[in-house]
Order: sequence, then C-alpha cells, then structure tokens
Amino acid sequence: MFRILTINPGSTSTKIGIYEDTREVLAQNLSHSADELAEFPTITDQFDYRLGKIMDFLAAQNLSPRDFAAIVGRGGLLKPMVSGTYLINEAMLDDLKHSRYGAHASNLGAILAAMLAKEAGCPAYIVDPVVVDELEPVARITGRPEIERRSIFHALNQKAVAKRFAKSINRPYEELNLIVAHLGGGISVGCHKQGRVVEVNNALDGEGPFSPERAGTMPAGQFADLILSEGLRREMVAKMLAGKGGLVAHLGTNDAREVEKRIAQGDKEAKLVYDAMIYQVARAIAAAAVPVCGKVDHILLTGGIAYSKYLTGKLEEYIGFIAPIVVLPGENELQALAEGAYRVLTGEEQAKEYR
Ligand SMILES: Nc1ncnc2c1ncn2[C@@H]1O[C@H](COP(=O)(O)OP(=O)(O)OP(=O)(O)O)[C@@H](O)[C@H]1O
Ligand SMILES: CCCC(=O)O
Repeated sequence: MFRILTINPGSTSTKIGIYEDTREVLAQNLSHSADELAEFPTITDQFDYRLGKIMDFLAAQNLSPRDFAAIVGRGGLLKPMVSGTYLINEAMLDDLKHSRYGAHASNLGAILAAMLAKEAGCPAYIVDPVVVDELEPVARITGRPEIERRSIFHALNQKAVAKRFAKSINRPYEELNLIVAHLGGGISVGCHKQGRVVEVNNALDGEGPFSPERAGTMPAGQFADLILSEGLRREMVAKMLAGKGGLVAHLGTNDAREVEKRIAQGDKEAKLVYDAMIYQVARAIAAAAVPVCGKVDHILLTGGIAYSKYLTGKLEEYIGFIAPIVVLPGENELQALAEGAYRVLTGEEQAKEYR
C-alpha cells in the first residue's frame, strides 16, 4: 500500500488529502483568512506560513512526512506542457520561486511538496498543472502577431471529471468529444476532443466568461483606455483581471451563494450581473462546440457553482440544444492528484520530466 499526501493551495485555503493508494483516508480544508494572508507581499512569501499549517495538520494526525511514499502538489504557472504527472525538479522549482510565468496560489503546490518530500526522502510530483497545453495551432492565433493565446485553465479538475465521466458510461475518454465547464472562483470552458483539450479560455488572463473573481473577456480598446487613463501598473491590471474582477467587482463578493440570496430578496442589480455571467458561460459553451463541428457527446458542468440549480437550469435553457448536460458539481482535485501519483508509483505511467 502506498500512502500519498496531496496538497492543493488555493487563493484562500490549502486543501490537504491523505490517501492509501487511491482511497481517501482524510481530507481537510485549511482556511487562511484575508487578514492572515495580508501580511505576505507575494504568494511565494506565504510558503513558511502554509508549510507550518500543513505540519500542524500532520502532527495532529500523528503523522510526519516520512510516513508517505509520495507527496503531490497542484502544479502552477510553468512552461506550457502536455497533460500528465511530472517529477518535481530544480528547474521547475526555480521557475516557480521566481514566478517566471506569473504568480498563482497553485505555484506553492510544487514548492511545498518538494520541501516535505525532501524531509521524507520520497518523490514529489505535480499532476496536470494549470498550464497543460493541448491547443490546436489554429486556436493560438490572435489578430496581432505579437500576441499568441495561452492555455491556462483548471486542467486538473477538467481532466479528472472528464475521465471519471467517460468511465461511468464505459467509454474511453480518448473516443469522446466533451465540453467541460469548470465553474468556480475562476471559470474555464474546454473542448475535449478525443482526449485533448484543443480549445479553452485562458481563465487567468482576461479570456472567456467573467466569473466570481475573474474579469473575463472585455473590449480591448476600452480596457486599454482605462489602464492608460488611470496609469495602472501591471500588478494592478493583473488584480483587475483575476482576484478583483467579475462578481467581486460588480457586487463586492466572490460567493455565488450570497449573490443568489440577494436575488431571492429582490436585488435587481445582483440578478442582472449573475444572469450576465450565466449568459457568458452559455456563449462560451456554444463556442466550444466549434472545434468538433458541433459533434459534442456531452456537456459536463463542474466546480462549486455547478451546485446551483438556478445556474444549471438557465444553462440548460441556453445550450440544451447542443448535447446532453451532465452536472458533476464540486471538484475532484485532491483525488486526481493522488491518482496521478499512484499511476507512477505502480509503474502504470512514467513520470514526465520538466525542462
Ligand atoms: N450550493 C452552491 N450554490 C451556488 N454556488 C455555490 C454553491 N456552493 C459553492 N458555490 C460557489 O462556488 C464558488 C467556489 O467554487 P470552487 O470551490 O470550485 O472554487 P475555488 O476552488 O475557490 O476556485 P477555482 O475553482 O477557480 O480554483 C463560490 O463562488 C461559491 O459561492
Ligand atoms: C486555474 C487557472 C485559472 C484560474 O485560477 O482561474
């Protein structure tokens, strides 16, 4: 039996899972309040704080890093790469510690896993990081040669949900055309064409539907005017796109449940903004049918907001004509991390190398 520790750092929490082979033994969401995180100027600066929380958690279970056969973190902003399990190496850690490809809470996954694995003397991995890139060449081109589209999305959950669904209907993932909409703090909509995500919005960088925390696609000229007229620095622009965009910007909350509560109380502004978000998700789903010429087997709705009957009901009205909709709410990321490591530990798959 392999005991595996999984670590998924998010913007406001660190989710931890303990697995025996691929069976969950314990999962815990360690929350970090805005006040606690406020004292750290950058995400990388949160390392010691989050490591301390993980060590406290392990100590409370009478466990130490040495009790694990592998430690797996959620992979962050790195060079574009194909889907799979990667051994964490120095090149990867160097890129993450210097935020060479951008700052994101998931960058801490590999750094934390590597530190704990060093103490344990076991391997450390990441699985399906947010930079999994399987875009078709035609999907990369924009109207400006200087700007190429990038694939940054909820790859870990999208892949896990798509594979789990394929298994549930006894079909190989590699034979299906699926549209997967991850509806969380960020929203990404991917077209999975026979096992490859050939089209997806860059959920972090101003593409696709707006979401609880992300601004999504905006008119480029008007956004440029805003940046210039306000003299905004790059960090401010990044915050407007991811963190302080979407529902946060319009309604001051990233909590879709709170927005639905306001709608139920008759708040017209909340309804207009929330309905606009749903409308944008529906348009993104319809657009994701293009790479497979409309031959979509199923549309999968996942992530926290997929729990909402209000949202899934409206989506059904908009895009039910494309393909059957399957609602698989929540996320499966800790499980997907454990499964990725397990495939490597058992020799079913070879760990890939990051260069
Ligand atoms: N029952 C529910 N009805 C409506 N919305 C819900 C429900 N449960 C959770 N949510 C919403 O889901 C969102 C969070 O989703 P999720 O936990 O998937 O995101 P995250 O992990 O924080 O971010 P990301 O998915 O971008 O990594 C929040 O806006 C939350 O209010
Ligand atoms: C998963 C990367 C995109 C996001 O955080 O919204």
